[in-house]
Amino acid sequence: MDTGKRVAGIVVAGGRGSRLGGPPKQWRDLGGMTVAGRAVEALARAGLSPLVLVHPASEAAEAAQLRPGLLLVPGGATRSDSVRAGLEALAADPPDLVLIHDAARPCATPALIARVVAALDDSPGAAPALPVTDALWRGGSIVEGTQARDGLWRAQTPQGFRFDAILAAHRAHPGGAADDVEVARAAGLAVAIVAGEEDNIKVTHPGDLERAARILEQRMDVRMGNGYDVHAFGPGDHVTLCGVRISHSQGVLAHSDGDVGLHALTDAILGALALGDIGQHFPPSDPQWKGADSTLFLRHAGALAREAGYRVSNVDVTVVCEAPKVGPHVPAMKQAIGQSLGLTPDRVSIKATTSERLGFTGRREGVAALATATLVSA
Ligand SMILES: Nc1ccn([C@@H]2O[C@H](COP(=O)(O)OP(=O)(O)OP(=O)(O)O)[C@@H](O)[C@H]2O)c(=O)n1
Ligand SMILES: C[C@](O)(CO)[C@H](O)COP(=O)(O)O
Repeated sequence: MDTGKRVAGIVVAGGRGSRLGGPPKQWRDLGGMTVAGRAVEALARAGLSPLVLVHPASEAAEAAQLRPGLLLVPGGATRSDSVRAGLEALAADPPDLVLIHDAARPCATPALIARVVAALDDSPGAAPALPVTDALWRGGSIVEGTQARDGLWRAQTPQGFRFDAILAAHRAHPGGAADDVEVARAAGLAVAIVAGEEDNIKVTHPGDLERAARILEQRMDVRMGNGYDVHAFGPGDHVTLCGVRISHSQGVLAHSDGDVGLHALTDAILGALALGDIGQHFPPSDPQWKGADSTLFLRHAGALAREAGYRVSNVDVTVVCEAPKVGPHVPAMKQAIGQSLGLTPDRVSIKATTSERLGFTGRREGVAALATATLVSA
C-alpha cells in the first residue's frame, strides 16, 4: 500500500480481558504468536509505520517481546485513555493518517486495512463495520419487543483518521467513549463506513480464542527452503561458524566473515520466500560487504520474511568439516541464531558431521554447511 502519506498504527493492548478470564488475553498464545503480536503484524504487513503498542504499565516485559522497532507506551484506565496515550506518543512527529486497532482483533487482513486507508482520501474518518443481519429483540428472559435493524452496524477496528483531527478530538473528549468513531463524531468529524469482515472478530468471551485459531489456521501457508555454502580454508587463526568465532589453525577465504552456517541459513530463508540467493542481495563484488558480519545477512532475510507476512518457525543447520570441533559451541550458536531471528533455542537446531575424510571437507580443504528453514504465514 503506497499512498504517498505517512500512515501510523496504534494497537491498544491496555485492557484486562476480564470477560475472557484467565491471564490477559492480549498475551495469550494464538498459533505460536501472541494475540497482540498478531494484531501488530497485521498492521505492519499493510505497511503502516511507525507502529505504537499501548500496554498495561505493569506488562512492559510482555510488550517488549513483540516486533523490533515498536514504540511502547503505557496505557490508561479505559480504552479511550489508552488510545489518547498512543496518539500523544506520535504527536511530536505527526503522521498524516493513523489507524487505531484493538489488540484483541488478531485476524484483520491487509485488504480490510487497505480499504480503511483508501477511504481516508475522501473522509477525515473511516471504519469497518458489518450490517446487523439477525432480527433484534428487546427484553430480558422473555421477548418484549422487536428493534428495527435497518441502518444498524456492528463496529470493528482498525478505525482510521486524519491524525491531527483525531488527536484534537481525543484531547477535547470528556472520556468514556465506546470507540474512536464516537470520539471523532463528538468533534464533528464525518466517518465513512467501509466493509468489515466476519473473520475480524474481537477475542472477548471464552471460545473466541479457539475461533480465532481456526480462522488463522485456514489461512496458514507453510514454506520451506534449503541452503548450501562452502568456503575454502586459508591463512588465519579462527573461523566464524553460525555466528560464533572459533579459534582454529586456519581461517577461511571469503569476502565477508565466511560464516558458511549463516550463509546457508540465509539462503534457506530466501529460498523459502523465492527471493533468489544471498549473492543477489549482498553481491561479493560490493566492497561494503568486505569482512561483513554475516549476522547482518541473516537478519535481512528474517526481515524480508516478516515483510512478506511470514515468521521463521524453525531452522536446522548441519556443518560439515573435520575440524574445528563444533559440538562445544552449539549452545552459543543456537543463542546467536535465535537472537538474529527472534527464535527460542528450542527452534534452532545445529548439527555437525565429518565427511569421513572423503572429498574436500575430508581432506580439510574447507568447510561446508547445509540449512533448512520453515516459514509459517504470520
Ligand atoms: N484500559 C484499556 C482497556 C482496553 N484496552 C484495549 O481496547 C481493546 C478493546 O477490547 P475489549 O474486548 O474491551 O478488551 P478488554 O478491556 O481487555 O476486555 P474486557 O472488557 O473483557 O476486560 C482491547 O484490545 C484492549 O486491550 C486498552 O488498551 N486499555
Ligand atoms: C472498538 C470496538 O472494538 C468496536 O467494536 C469495541 O467498541 C471495543 O470493545 P468493547 O467490547 O466495546 O469494550
